Amino acid sequence: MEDLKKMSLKELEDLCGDIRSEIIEVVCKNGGHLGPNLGVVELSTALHYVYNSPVDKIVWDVGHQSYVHKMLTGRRDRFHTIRKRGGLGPFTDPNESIHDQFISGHAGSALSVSAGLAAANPDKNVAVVIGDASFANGTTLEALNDINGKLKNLTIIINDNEMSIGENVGAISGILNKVINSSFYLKLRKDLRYVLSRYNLTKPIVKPTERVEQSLRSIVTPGGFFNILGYDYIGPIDGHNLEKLIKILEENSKERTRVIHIKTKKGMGYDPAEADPESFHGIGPFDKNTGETIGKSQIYSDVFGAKMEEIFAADEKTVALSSGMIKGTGLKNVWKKYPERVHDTGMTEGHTVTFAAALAKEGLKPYVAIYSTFLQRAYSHLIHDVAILKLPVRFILDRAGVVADDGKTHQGIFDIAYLLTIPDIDIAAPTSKEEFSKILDMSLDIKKPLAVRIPKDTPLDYEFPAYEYGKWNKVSDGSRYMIIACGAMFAEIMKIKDKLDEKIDAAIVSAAWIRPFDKEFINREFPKYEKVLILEDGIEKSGFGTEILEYVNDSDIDTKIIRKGIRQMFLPHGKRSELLNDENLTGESLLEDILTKVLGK
Ligand SMILES: Cc1ncc(C[n+]2csc(CCOP(=O)(O)OP(=O)(O)O)c2C)c(N)n1
Ligand SMILES: CC(=O)[C@@H](O)[C@H](O)COP(=O)(O)O
Ligand SMILES: [Mg+2]
Repeated sequence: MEDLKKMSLKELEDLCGDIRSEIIEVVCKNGGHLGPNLGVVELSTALHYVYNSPVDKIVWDVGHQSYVHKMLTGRRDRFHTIRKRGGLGPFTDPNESIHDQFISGHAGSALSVSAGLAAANPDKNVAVVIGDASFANGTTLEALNDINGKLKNLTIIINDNEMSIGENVGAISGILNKVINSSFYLKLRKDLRYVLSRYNLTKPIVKPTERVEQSLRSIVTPGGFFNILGYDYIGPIDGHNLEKLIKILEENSKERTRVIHIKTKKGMGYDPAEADPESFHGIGPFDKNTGETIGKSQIYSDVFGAKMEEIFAADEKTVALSSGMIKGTGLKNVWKKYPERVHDTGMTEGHTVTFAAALAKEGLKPYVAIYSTFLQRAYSHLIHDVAILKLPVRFILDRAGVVADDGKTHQGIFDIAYLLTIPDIDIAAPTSKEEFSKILDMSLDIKKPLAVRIPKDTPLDYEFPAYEYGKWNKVSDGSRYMIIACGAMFAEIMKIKDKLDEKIDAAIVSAAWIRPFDKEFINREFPKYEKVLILEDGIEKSGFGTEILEYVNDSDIDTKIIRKGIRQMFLPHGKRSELLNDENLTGESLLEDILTKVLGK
């Protein structure tokens, strides 16, 4: 581990240069959050120079910008393994290092975490780094309100690069950017004093004048905003000036919680990332010389985006909502074309869901494009504001099932289970590109909530003879066994179908509908088979298979139901194929496991 305290400023600056090159070198091979990390090289170095981690505690919101922190805390030699299976994780995790104070991945939790750490350790310093977009998250704002400047050992650093993944949105980012240069502010103040003195009012109304000045500050500066909330505010500071950062961090008034507002550049030091920070926020492997990504293919989100363009053109009541994930969910072109009908609410999942519910109540047709993992943040809103009133909100649950690279916090494996517990929400998991498109057509005129879960994967091209709401499709016959493949599992079963046919006499069924599931099909077909295996890419416990098992158990059908999904655990990071393989859900491992489960071998 580097002993930063022994280094001169020049040596520290050289270290920053080396770290930058190393990050680019590794991320161009592994993929990762390049832009956010290049932006915090100096900040991370200054923090580790000033603070004595892990005694002092450094906390990162989202944690996608913690690569430099990892390199400076004994993990530099393993940095080349980042995001690889068994390698360093994508975000912070106390199981990976004692320097990682908490789990991270979802925005907004870091300030609450830091409040807890600071309150529990009044004699220790706590520093938390929060991005300008994450700062507007509801949980951050709740913590800001609660802390109220009272935690003297807490320093809040706002890393303001004026970007979320894409353009930052909303009033808080507006306040952060309302940084007046002092000459503008001083002139306003001089003018005010001049007007008052002209009318000989300065003396009798000194207090009111001060108040007017204060209000003026609060209107035009982020400093005023934080002062009113009870915090000391310092900034804005050039976040790439190492010397200055160290100096500011070393000063510690200990009067109130400090907010240090720093300005950084996403992608700093790598031209393609500086030029296109949105693409380089989180990127797959790319050519270091040109910045061009390698091996990109169409995914379900692209199909969604293209279909929404059609749907928006055909029906002017359709609207779309995204919590800061316009590009990732495929909505970029629709947003450009129909800016007034696509709402980017920032990272505000709870608000987004309730906002959509009200739009639906008023007769609009909302599509909430949201990652499966982030909908967890809005679970109560889903029940309270959408399901109870049965409002026809369409949820496009992207990154459903097994998610590559982002690890435990980003897996979309709980949604079937958590949605099935809520009454009145229908759930679809298209098994092919064509079927997804047809389900989106059907979604236009629904009368109740519908969640459509799609993986981050290339969709299978497969046409079924018919598409009906709530109906499954049998694609091949068998006599003893039947395999029901839900959503993304249909593509996996089709990849091994020939080998499977050589070993086992099983009918194959594509099941895109989880709720309503195809009762008519079950009643008609299941009694013909000895065993039916239900395949899904969500947790096995309380999932689709369990739902079918319960139905069959409560009926007169004697067929044995076998469930096969993901173990109830937090899946780590790795490639999608590696993780599916670990769960025996792809290729040879799937084949072997089916044979074992069905034939009992
Ligand atoms: C609750 C939640 N919603 C959405 C995301 C997806 N997401 C990850 S980083 C990010 C943007 C973060 O912007 P900012 O906080 O300004 O940090 P920066 O990347 O600019 O450093 C988003 C939308 C998330 N991680 N958590
Ligand atoms: C940190 C975070 O939550 C996002 O940046 C996420 O990693 C994006 O995932 P995709 O790259 O799949 O859009
Ligand atoms: Mg930002």
